[in-house]
Amino acid sequence: MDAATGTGMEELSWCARCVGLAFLVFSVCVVALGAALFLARRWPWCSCHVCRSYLTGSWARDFTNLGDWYAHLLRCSPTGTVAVHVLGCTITANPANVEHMLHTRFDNFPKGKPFAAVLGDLLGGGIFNVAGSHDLLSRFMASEAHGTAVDDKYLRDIVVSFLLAGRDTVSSALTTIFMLLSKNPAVAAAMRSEAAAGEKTRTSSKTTYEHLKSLHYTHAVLHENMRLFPPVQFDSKFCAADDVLPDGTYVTAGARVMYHPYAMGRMPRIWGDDCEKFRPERWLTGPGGTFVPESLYRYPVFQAGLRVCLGKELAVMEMKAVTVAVVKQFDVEVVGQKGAVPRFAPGLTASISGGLPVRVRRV
Ligand code: HEM
Repeated sequence: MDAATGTGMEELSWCARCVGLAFLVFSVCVVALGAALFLARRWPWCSCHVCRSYLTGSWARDFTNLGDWYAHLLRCSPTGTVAVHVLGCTITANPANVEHMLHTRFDNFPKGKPFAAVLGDLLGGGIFNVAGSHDLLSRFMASEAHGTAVDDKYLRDIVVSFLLAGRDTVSSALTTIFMLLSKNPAVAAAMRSEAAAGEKTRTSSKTTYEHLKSLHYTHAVLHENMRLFPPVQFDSKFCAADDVLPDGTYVTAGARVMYHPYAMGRMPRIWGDDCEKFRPERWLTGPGGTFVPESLYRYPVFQAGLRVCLGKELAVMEMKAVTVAVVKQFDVEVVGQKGAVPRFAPGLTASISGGLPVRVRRV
């Protein structure tokens, strides 16, 4: 073998080795991809029925929205708490757990970074997406105390936050209330009588704050509506350090814990066996049939504890004024989207999918 031929052979075997190696790497990648796809189809990290149902979407065969499915799971759970492992999320409808998160161990359940990351562009440093002492109200109070000016971004955050806090929530509740009144004309008639009875004793025809406050039945109707259709269906917090909830559920640091007002309004163990029924009288258990509020940990429609909704009373008064004004003069009948049953749709604030077409008739 001469020197020239020897070099050629060496070059050939080097090339062959490179091609062989490339083929090997390619084959390993194909096998790895195949294995990953195979494993992905089998979800080996969690094969529990909840995770499977969530990932395959099979829950949608029996339920029209995710909230109804969660409500079903929570009703079946002895503790009123379930885990969706693939989401790293614990969902609870247990009032003791809600009190633990929103009051007893409030500092251990902040809003958390994941929520702020998702909604940061929309809400900025507004009320819904920040925790602890950096929230909008704390900053506002600090700026007042120190006499410091507020900038444009800060004002934008206030406007967006209040629009979201006070507009979409109230309009969501007003939509569902007319949906329920349409199905329950006797309730609308009782509201009408209550408003008329109050008017007889008044000298002015103007609706006053005192008059609205005296409408216990209407107050009950509004609360019963939000029990079944809470404008904020669920609320998430992120656990800061490992914790054990009062029902014994262990939550690790970083885990998402969600309390679910929509499901809580549908728990027989909280509201009794007729929990699915729209029955305003359940709130009228005070002397002479007056309204009695429920603990906010059992009815966290406005959240509860240290960060309870600041617009709660205003929202109820606003809704009362609108509902009474409409009901006194009109019958509102839901006609639906081409005759279809209205579908309650989850979201940051709930709505009726596609809107709620109605026919309005003067009474
Ligand atoms: C039916 C109507 C309403 C419902 C169901 C509702 C519900 C809620 C909920 C669930 C929260 C807690 C959000 C969270 O931290 O995750 C909240 C907070 C808040 N809401 Fe409302 N809300 C309503 C109306 C209003 C109105 C009309 C206003 C004022 C115009 C308002 C002002 C606020 C404010 C300022 C907070 C933040 C409180 C804090 O973080 O300290 N809300 N609301």
